[in-house]
Amino acid sequence: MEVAIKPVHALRGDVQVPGDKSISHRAVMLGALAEGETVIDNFLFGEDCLSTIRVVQSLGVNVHIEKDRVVVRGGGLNALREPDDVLDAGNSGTTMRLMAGILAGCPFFSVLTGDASLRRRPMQRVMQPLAAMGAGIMARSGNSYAPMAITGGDIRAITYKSPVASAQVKSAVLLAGLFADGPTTVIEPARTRDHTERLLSYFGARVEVKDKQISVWGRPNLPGRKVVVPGDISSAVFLLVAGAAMPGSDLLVRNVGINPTRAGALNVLIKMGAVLDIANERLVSGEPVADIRVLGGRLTGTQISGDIIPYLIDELPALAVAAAMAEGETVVRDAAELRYKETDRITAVVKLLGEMGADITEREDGFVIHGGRPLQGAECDSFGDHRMAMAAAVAGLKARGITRIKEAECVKISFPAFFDTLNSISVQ
Ligand SMILES: O=C(O)C1=C[C@@H](OP(=O)(O)O)[C@@H](O)[C@H](O)C1
Ligand SMILES: C=C(OP(=O)(O)O)C(=O)O
Repeated sequence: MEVAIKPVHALRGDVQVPGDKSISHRAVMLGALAEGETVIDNFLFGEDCLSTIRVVQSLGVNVHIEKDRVVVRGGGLNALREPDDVLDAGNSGTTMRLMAGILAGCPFFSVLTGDASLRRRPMQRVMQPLAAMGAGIMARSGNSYAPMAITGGDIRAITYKSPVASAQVKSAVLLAGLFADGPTTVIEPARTRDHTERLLSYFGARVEVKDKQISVWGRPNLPGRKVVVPGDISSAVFLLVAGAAMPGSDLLVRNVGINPTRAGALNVLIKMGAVLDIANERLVSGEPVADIRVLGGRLTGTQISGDIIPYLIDELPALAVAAAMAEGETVVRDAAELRYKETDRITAVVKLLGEMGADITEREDGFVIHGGRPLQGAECDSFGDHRMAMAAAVAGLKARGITRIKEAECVKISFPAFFDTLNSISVQ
């Protein structure tokens, strides 16, 4: 599907974004490992989280959708059963890597695969620690890429010093650790999103966090719980960038998760001069949530590098668009991980904004943008990547002429109503 974006003057309104993708995945997975009923409200009905539901169902867990909520009836850690077919994680790295951790703890054979994009993403990073814990785990192309075959069970607790700042790696090891005796510890090179730790505690597991060192104790009793998922900041950021860069905008995005390990983009936007008001802060199912109002204005360039990168990794395509609309230079460094997402997001961002007339240069671990050049509408490739499609749309709102986005249906991965939401707040 091709979508055409026309320039708009401003964005105004009062909206909500769908539930957080990272937390929706984890709520289903922990619900499956808990005993009894877990009810998940504000679940993200995006393709990635639906993949997680299907995988968990294939393992014999009762999961169903009741109106707008998901109900999981778990039978505890030992209740998962050998699937009679290959498990399909679709486009979702989180599904594949976190489920690999769970399957490493289960005494049966399973195979995880995914779409062409996911089959190009590195799996060694989870296979190595899971093998060290005792799982039999093999994959295509010298243990690099899915399909990945796992024979689990008999897992031992380890202390794992992760070479990569990845919440998916950390989570895979911690989830496998649930099946071991004693504490399993992950030491991260830089802190990453902590939803797994928070949700494990919320379900009643013993978790200890000391700076970059996270431990979980195995064989917990986890009773089913009610989980209310906050709105996804990674979806909200596209609206916030567009609002911040367009004078005259006044947009309220309600119920957004502002967990500090996810909210790096808010800090960066504020540093760029965005007028953001973060109000009504509260804790929902162990996660901080707020309503965010943005007023349109002028942005200036900034530096984005170092330990903040994992706190905004998925927001970098949106922030690149903000940088193209800002005055002055923006430098993004230490973000080579972007190359291992649904597509190589460094090359993709440089191509997208370059074709729209921005002054952008590719670097090994990021890019440099000299902002302020007028953007022109173009024929844009989404590369089948939901975040690239939404970045193109936001750039198109402030470009001259029409922006056409190819394969724009991929927004259904994380924000199925993205284009409708954008239409509802656009002031022509
Ligand atoms: O744990 C998670 O839910 C995620 C972790 C990040 O990936 P990495 O762990 O590969 O950095 C992020 O990019 C992805 O969208 C979701
Ligand atoms: C990288 C992403 O997700 P995943 O790794 O789960 O495919 C994303 O949503 O931007």
